[in-house]
Amino acid sequence: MLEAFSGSDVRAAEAPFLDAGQGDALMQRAAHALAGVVVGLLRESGRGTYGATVVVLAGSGNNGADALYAGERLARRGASVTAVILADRVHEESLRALERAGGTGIRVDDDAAPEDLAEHAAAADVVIDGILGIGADGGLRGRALRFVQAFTAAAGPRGTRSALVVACDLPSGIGVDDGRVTGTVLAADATVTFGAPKPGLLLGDGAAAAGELNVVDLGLSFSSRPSVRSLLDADVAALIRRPTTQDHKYSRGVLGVAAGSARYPGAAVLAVGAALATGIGMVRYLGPEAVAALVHQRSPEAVASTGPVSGARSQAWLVGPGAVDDDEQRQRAADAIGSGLPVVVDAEALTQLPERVGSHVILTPHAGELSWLLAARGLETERADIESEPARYALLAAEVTGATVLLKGFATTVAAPSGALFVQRDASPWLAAAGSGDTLSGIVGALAASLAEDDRAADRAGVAREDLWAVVAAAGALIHGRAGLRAAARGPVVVSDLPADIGPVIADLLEECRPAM
Ligand SMILES: NC(=O)C1=CN([C@@H]2O[C@H](COP(=O)(O)OP(=O)(O)OC[C@H]3O[C@@H](n4cnc5c(N)ncnc54)[C@H](O)[C@@H]3O)[C@@H](O)[C@H]2O)[C@@H](O)CC1
Ligand SMILES: [K+]
Repeated sequence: MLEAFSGSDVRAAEAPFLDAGQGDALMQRAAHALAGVVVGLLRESGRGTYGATVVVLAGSGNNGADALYAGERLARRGASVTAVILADRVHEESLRALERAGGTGIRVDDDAAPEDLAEHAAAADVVIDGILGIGADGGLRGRALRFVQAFTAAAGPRGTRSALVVACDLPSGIGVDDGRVTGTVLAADATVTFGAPKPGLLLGDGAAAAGELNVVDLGLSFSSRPSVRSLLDADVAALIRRPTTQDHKYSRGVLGVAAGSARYPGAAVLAVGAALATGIGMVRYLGPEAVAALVHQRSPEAVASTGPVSGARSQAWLVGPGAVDDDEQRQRAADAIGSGLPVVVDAEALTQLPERVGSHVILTPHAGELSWLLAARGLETERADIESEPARYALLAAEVTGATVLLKGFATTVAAPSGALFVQRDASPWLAAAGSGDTLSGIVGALAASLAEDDRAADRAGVAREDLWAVVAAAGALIHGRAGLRAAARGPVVVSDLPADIGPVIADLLEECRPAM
């Protein structure tokens, strides 16, 4: 699991080392790791370190010092290293170390025109961004801002430029703790972050600017809970409940699905198909006969009925997808939410939510639905506000409803009422299509049903019991995103084909977790 800690948490964790006079040792470990990543990238790109041109951008703080010491190490390996000093002050010792190793430092005055130096950087093999780290107060400004703008103009945007940009600790210009980019940012191809990821590397535009994330363990220990977490493959693999020889169809998990209506029958087909592909014992479908007939065409194993929730024994429920203008589906949604079982509440069923529920109720709104949900509780928010600060509003919604909230988007944000926050960025943009959310809710519903009676699930996931449903939702987002990536490899994603990609994704995940022979 990637666990991000705020800038102040990192400083607190670092304090005992500084008090013990080990600040320089930490810095050298950071520089060593940063240089190692640069060497690896140069090797991968077929360029090699010896003779490579490297430009170190250095600000006034320790972030600049890390970058300069990394530059020293690269110079000792035969790289031609130029440091561009973008502040009045610089960590002099690290600059001298670079110069002793054969590198050159160039100080940029506040009124200098940076174009020539920016062009030199654009032509380099690697640019190391040591302008701002966790001490950043606001975005890039002054000469650093002008330099980054001139560099971007000369080099072109990421993906087209020839110089690889490696961010030291974090890309300069992102909000350390919220990932917000209000001005200019130096988007990186890779980020080498020290001690722990910072929240801004997992959230919003900051995550997009970070490129490939490398986390360097400095042996820090944290007393606080992480601000944001992202599940990795192994976390999802550990969570998935594998069938044993003692299992039967009821013990593997039964998901009740009240989805679809005369107007939107397809949502039921998609949700049921995705749930079955995720691997459970049974799906009980509740809804109009005509919709059930369609569900059966695609998923003959689903057990269908037109009855109420009380007559359909299940371990979890999924309610809402496509269930519009249908009083019986509305009643089933309300009953499922009141059943005490884990329940995924999507789309139309969000209107059936009582004032307060528990974390076992997993809401899956998009930004528009979340805006409505908050407004219904007296909290007026524009959809655009939610889109620009998804973590903040998902947490707010979890707090006021008591539910687990999965906010859909390119990055999926999951908030637990305890304040725990998960972000998953596993999706393909090709997944932005009608019906995609129905498949996501089917996956989350199936995971919930298979884990509902599993007392060890939270331990396996490494979270507190109260946060289990948030992990389940985040795991669903990872599986859904991966299935989308698989599907997109064949061309534009057709959502009704997505269930066929879910099985192989789960097979891959479980393979990864299998002990080595
Ligand atoms: N905390 C840790 O455990 C470790 C931290 N290390 C490094 O130290 C960094 C933090 O160092 P610092 O605290 O010196 O912070 P920074 O290196 O981020 O720089 C802070 C300084 O930059 C200036 N500044 C702040 N905002 C600015 C802005 N918007 N525009 C221009 N200048 C601005 C201020 O003068 C401030 O003193 C980390 O990011 C990391 O790279 C590493 O050396 C290893 C260990
Ligand atoms: K930086």
